Amino acid sequence: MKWSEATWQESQAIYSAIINLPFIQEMTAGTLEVTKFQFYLKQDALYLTYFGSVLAAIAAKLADPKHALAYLGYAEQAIVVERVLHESFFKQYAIADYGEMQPSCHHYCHYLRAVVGFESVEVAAAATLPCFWIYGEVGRYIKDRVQQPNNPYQAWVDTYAAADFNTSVTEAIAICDALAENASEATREQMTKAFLRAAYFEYDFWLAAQTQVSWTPL
Ligand SMILES: Cc1ncc(CN)c(N)n1
Repeated sequence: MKWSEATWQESQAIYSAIINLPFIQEMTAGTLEVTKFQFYLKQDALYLTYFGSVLAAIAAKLADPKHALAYLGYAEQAIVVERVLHESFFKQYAIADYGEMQPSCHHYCHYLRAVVGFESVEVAAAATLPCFWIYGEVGRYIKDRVQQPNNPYQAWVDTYAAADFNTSVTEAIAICDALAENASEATREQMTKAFLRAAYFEYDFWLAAQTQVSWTPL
């Protein structure tokens, strides 16, 4: 079995917890409160900047130039393409600024930075894979279930259910499998741990938006 298949199986409890979050269910129904989506968007715009720089740092460390080019493309996609979408949502939802990075986003971004700074490139690539794979799956999950013709979140859903996003997902999975194939058993285990940790952070990111978890003023 490929590393990605075994790891995806291990992540199923986290994936179903994500799908069952009220945030995802209400987005699917089109009933998600706007304030929760606004909180999510602001945090996500901040996240994407960090995510883009982590992807560029991975590209710099990858030995195979084809893999490096792919990660440079994902970095561009995160910073340019996704942020353009966010900025159009910012207008639609009357968001003036990004605001402060709140605990869940902070934890996730700094975890990714620590992994890319201090772990092997294989582990760093595995840590960024849930950002692709889970979003692709969630996008498809919601798209298949949207019933309301004018779901206010349709543009968001369309981004992550889109064919080009899914091409990146498939390609990133294949690169991680190629890295895993040439890695030691110990590195493969670290890759799996990193994937599962980042998958948990994906869960926590939506949970935090749902409950709008912010720094406690002291
Ligand atoms: C938190 C998060 N994770 C992943 C993605 C998809 N790149 C995103 N926009 N935001």
